[in-house]
Amino acid sequence: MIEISDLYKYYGDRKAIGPLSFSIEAGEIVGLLGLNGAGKTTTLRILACDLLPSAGRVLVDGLDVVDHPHEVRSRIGYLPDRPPLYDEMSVRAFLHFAARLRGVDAGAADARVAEALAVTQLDDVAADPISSLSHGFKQRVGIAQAIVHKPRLLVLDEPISGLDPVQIVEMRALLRSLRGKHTIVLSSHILSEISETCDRILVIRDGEIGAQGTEQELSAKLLHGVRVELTVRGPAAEGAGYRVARGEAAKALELAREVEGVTSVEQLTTTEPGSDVVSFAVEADRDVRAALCAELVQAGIGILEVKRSERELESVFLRLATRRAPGAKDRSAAAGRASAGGDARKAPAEEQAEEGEGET
Ligand SMILES: Nc1ncnc2c1ncn2[C@@H]1O[C@H](COP(=O)(O)OP(=O)(O)OP(=O)(O)O)[C@@H](O)[C@H]1O
Repeated sequence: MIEISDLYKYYGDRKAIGPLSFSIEAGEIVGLLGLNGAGKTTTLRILACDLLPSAGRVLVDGLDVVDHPHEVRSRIGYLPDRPPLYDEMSVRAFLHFAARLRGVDAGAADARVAEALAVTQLDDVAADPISSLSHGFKQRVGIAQAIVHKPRLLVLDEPISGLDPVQIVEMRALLRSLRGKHTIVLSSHILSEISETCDRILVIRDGEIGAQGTEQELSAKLLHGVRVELTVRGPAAEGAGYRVARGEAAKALELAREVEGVTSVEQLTTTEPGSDVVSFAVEADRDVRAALCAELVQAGIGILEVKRSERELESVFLRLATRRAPGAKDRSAAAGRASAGGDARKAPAEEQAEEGEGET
């Protein structure tokens, strides 16, 4: 669906991305993960034909974004990092406008708008002016305008950014509901957010792909193992109520130590009230969650929570996003200019004009 090879983008003298190469299969949900300034927005803007590349090739459905921008745009729904919403318009009128702009026939527009409103659960605010909506609802309008023409590919720049915890959960559910209908590329700078929604993560660092894979693959590669935190409750005793005797907590830890692949077990201080609840962290050379749970359940120990450690996720991301690969190429402007071709020599003013050219 997407083929990017040796892509470079320069802003004046400054290299923003390159050399960048990756491909995405139809139906995949792929996350671009990187720190601020890593090059996510630039990559997505080029994919969405909102910005021209300086060098390299980007194919969407076999079509080159430079040679066939109109055909590519008709296949893409794009949520920019700051969606251009018209505040004074109602949600419905704006979506109608967006549908017509993307080539939907007048006769089909109403049905498409109704569908987009339903998918994004905006029916209740369809008649409201966009200016009256919360940030979370505005993001949903941003998604609705991106899907209104039923594009095969969705390009979403930080769809979760700035949302509160409830809105994050709702946005994740919305993104998951789009699975199967579109191929999706989205960006984020938070690993735990992106790993919830995406099949595959591309880590972008200084405009290049630093690593790629699932969250598990990335953490296994970088941390040489996994860290899991478990909270358990001991087996019910006869009579009124139950308590896990000290011996039961020790038993849970002992059982965990015996699971194949486990390298260490450490008891944590639990925030749950009651002496029958015990939390512990397990380190292992592989993903032992299923085996661990089976062992504990068999011993009558109730599992209250199992999670990959947040610390682990943060640590994976920091390593991925900030570590330079050994022998990485010189990324100085001069070295980049030499390899990126003619466009890289453009002055910033020309670059600015070029950017405008791509805007829809
Ligand atoms: N219009 C521009 N003119 C000049 N430099 C730019 C422009 N847009 C981006 N850059 C630079 O290009 C690099 C990549 O920026 P980009 O916005 O693509 O990164 P990002 O990963 O999306 O970051 P963020 O998460 O902060 O949006 C950064 O160094 C940025 O300063």
